[in-house]
Amino acid sequence: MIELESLTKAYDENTVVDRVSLTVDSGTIAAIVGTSGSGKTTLLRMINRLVQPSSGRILIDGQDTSRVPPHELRRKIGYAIQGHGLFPHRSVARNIGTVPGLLGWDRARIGARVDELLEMFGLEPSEFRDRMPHELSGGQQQRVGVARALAARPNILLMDEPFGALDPIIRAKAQDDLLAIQRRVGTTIVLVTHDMNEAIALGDNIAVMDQGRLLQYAPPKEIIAAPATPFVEALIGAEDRPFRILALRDIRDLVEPGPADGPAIDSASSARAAYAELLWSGRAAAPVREGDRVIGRISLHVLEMQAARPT
Ligand SMILES: Nc1ncnc2c1ncn2[C@@H]1O[C@H](COP(=O)(O)OP(=O)(O)OP(=O)(O)O)[C@@H](O)[C@H]1O
Repeated sequence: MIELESLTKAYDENTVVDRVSLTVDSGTIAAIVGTSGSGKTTLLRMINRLVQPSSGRILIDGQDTSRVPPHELRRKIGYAIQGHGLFPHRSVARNIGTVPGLLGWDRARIGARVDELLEMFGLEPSEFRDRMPHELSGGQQQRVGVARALAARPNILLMDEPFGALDPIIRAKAQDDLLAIQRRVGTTIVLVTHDMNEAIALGDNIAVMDQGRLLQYAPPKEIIAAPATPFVEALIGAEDRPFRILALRDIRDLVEPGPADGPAIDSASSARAAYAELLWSGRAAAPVREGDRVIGRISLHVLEMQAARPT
């Protein structure tokens, strides 16, 4: 668990993070969103003390981090940034093995961990282990960057616009991979993004920042349904609210019995994707499949009920 207590950072007269308090429960993802210059990166970097707080406290599992030497803190906390930050003259394996090496793991253990992570991220170890960063695509570099941050099995992972440089398709895949790995391993993640869609897709809770202040900290559904201020509402985009709500859930538990015509939709599809498909194909309902089996149908009517303001 990470607890920020009235965390503040000022540069001379300029307060860039202003008395921010929030708690990130173990095994959850907090997404920090806000406009440029709102203090997101500064807030994140105070957690691993790349930036020294001016006042306030950070507790990790109840321990005040100001009592832990910064280098020790940084080995315990994974950190992944936009543009991946890989060491250009080190192979993929050496990049990923950096922190385990600093922690004194033996070579065999590091090698096994590198291969395990490469596999987890869909990069065949025999093919990618010895490549240099410039021999990878942008998306592959990004995955290696996140793999490196996870190498020493940190309980906490800080991510600063980790997928910012990726195209939309690779980005969606990277988000899915991260979520799957996070759910499996149970890492606590604090992620900075300026993309509300990304925050909604990944965050168990979303922290909205403006001019150094925390305006709202709540689950995506609550942020969408009850934005705390006009700024939060503007950031969400009021006209997109129904679609954002639909994007939050898959259709599996919205399936009704009965037949429908046309190609089937996968039960793991988001309600938003199913709604788009029905509108696009001009159907009032479509069959839903799980694997090869049709399990029922999804209707426009049911989806429209879901898109309404939560009560
Ligand atoms: N070392 C520094 N010295 C002085 N001012 C700084 C320093 N680092 C950041 N700032 C200022 O603090 C403010 C917040 O910066 P920060 O990088 O935290 O914002 P951000 O929300 O992450 O922005 P972006 O989305 O553009 O990355 C900015 O106005 C920035 O100019």
